[in-house]
Amino acid sequence: MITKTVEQKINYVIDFDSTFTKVEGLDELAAIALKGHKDHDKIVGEIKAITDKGMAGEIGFAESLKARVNLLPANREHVETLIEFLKGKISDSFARNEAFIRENAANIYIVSSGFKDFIVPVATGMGILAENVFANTFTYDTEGNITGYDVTNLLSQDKGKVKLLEALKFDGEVYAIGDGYTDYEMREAGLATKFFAFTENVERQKVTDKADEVVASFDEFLYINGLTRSQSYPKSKIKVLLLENVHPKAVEAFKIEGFQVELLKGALDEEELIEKIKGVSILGLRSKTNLTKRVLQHPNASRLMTVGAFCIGTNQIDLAECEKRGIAVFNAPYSNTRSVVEMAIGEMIILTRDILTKSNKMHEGVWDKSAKNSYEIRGKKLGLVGYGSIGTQLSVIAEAMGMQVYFYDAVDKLALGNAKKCKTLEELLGISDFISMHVDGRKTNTNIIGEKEFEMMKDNVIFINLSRGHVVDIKALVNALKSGKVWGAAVDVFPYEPKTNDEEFINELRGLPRVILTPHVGGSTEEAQANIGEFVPSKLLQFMNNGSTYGSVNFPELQLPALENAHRLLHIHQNVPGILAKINNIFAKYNVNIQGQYLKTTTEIGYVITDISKEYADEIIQELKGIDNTIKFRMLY
Ligand SMILES: NC(=O)C1=CN([C@@H]2O[C@H](COP(=O)(O)OP(=O)(O)OC[C@H]3O[C@@H](n4cnc5c(N)ncnc54)[C@H](O)[C@@H]3O)[C@@H](O)[C@H]2O)C=CC1
Ligand SMILES: O=C(O)C(=O)COP(=O)(O)O
Repeated sequence: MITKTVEQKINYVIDFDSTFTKVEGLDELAAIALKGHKDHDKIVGEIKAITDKGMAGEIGFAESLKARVNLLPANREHVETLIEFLKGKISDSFARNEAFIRENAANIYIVSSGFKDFIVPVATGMGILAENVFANTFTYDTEGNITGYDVTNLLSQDKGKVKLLEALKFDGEVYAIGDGYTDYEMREAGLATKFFAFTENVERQKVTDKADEVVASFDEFLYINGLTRSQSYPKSKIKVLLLENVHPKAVEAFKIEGFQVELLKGALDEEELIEKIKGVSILGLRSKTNLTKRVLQHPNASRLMTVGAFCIGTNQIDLAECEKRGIAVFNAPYSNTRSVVEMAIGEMIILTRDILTKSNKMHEGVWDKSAKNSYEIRGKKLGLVGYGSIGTQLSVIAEAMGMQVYFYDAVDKLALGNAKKCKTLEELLGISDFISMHVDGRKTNTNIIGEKEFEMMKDNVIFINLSRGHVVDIKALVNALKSGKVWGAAVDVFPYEPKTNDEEFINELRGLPRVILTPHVGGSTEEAQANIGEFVPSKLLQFMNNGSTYGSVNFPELQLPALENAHRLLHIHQNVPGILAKINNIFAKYNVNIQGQYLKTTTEIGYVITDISKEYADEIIQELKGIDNTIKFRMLY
């Protein structure tokens, strides 16, 4: 139903370099021809600089072309290599819309100041007709070396594209799409009806300033013009904001799909987040950015559809408010479990062998060989507060190292191996030589370990907190360390943590002996971060592309089949009686053929997905959106 019936013929005039393909063909040819050449970098740099000047309109095209080809020691073999290279460099959004190109091939033209020698094989591979490619051609000597180009070709001249279009005399409208000033010149001369500045690969202000529309992808061009396309809504218009330096794999995953991605190194405070969340549909954060009710209620957050916690803990996110607003939240529940466990084991050994003290002394030149204050972990009692993913994995590994494991969990958990369940926290605290915190960060866990709890512990206990900072009363820990109740401690998480690596860490634990302080790095290993960088985007993309909510921490979970030959309508509503009936009444009223329907609810919201045949009346969408208690509605195909 999105397909526009084109009353007047539209001719699509598409630029090749940095538009149809991601790169500049001539620059790449230079790089290929100069591979291994002693002046490689210098010549490539010179050619690139000339290309940029030309594209920005700073020097005339003819001058730029002549200078570049003169610098080029290329031959036919290099051109063949270039063709293969360029076939892999088709701009993602053109590659996604090959079907549109093939269906409309009669009206699609490549008009380029590049060379047919490499453009024709690449463009025809995507369905463009060879006779619709307008570009220059190289001249070669008998040995196949490029000697120059056809100087009579209009496209080798200044304003070449304008001259060519004048000569072609297109019938109907002409939509020009390109990244360069010469593409705009066709519009300036009145030969193109509209100029679309294409910014998927490069963005030049001098060009975008002149454009009728700026399009970040070919999908966006097709969307604006109501044409058949691969994405129901162009992803280049959807903003992804990734915070706290999530792994580059995550950035890549969103970029490949064509989203507009912004990555920030640090966390944001509430005010900063309110500012940055404007227009954002997908938000990625880690443990330090609080997504509060205030942020979510702000009009700037109105486009937010889904949130990824690139970590395990989700206490920093107001999950209930997200749910109420139809925002699905995902996390990576297991990807850094092992990293935390390994760190806890390492820290227990470091502390019980008093390695910190010994190492510090050695750095001061003191050789103090002695077994005093140095113990094995074997046979000692490890008390785990929280017996979830991390607690249980630590339980198994600690036991394998000969420890006796005790645990206390707020809910009834089955013991693994020979671990022993404690009925109360007090029981666990009184029995353990080592206490390691592995509860989640829910608010009610604030200060669950304070003065009273430290008092209940054995003397000389070793205390570890790798869970959340607010779980332990820091003052009480400091006192317990100073009094000798706690022999040593390892703390990775703090009630307040610096937002970026540039901020000073201020905490009363600083400077105390036998205290390992780490900057919340329990889950920060290369392995864990890479896993998270793949896992969380895969969840967010499944939700965006298909509607699946499997693994969501706040949403009705639905694992949906792939969409086949149908349109998928996703309706999120407050869970009040009768919504499904209202949805289906609308389908019945318009005689819509339902291909599949899925419903799941929580006490708060309902999520109905309906796959329908592609032919239906536009009014249906408005009516579905208009149902009382609708929170969010979207459509996929
Ligand atoms: N330092 C770091 O870099 C990392 C820290 N973490 C933190 O570790 C926490 C635990 O992770 P997982 O084991 O994967 O979570 P989980 O949800 O599998 O386990 C948490 C367990 O704690 C229990 N619990 C909650 N409150 C309790 C209380 N007051 N008393 C006793 N038990 C209680 C729960 O019932 C649950 O069994 C995360 O929520 C996160 O805050 C997680 C990964 C890395
Ligand atoms: O996974 C968690 O919950 C963590 O605490 C790790 O947080 P981070 O991603 O290092 O900010």
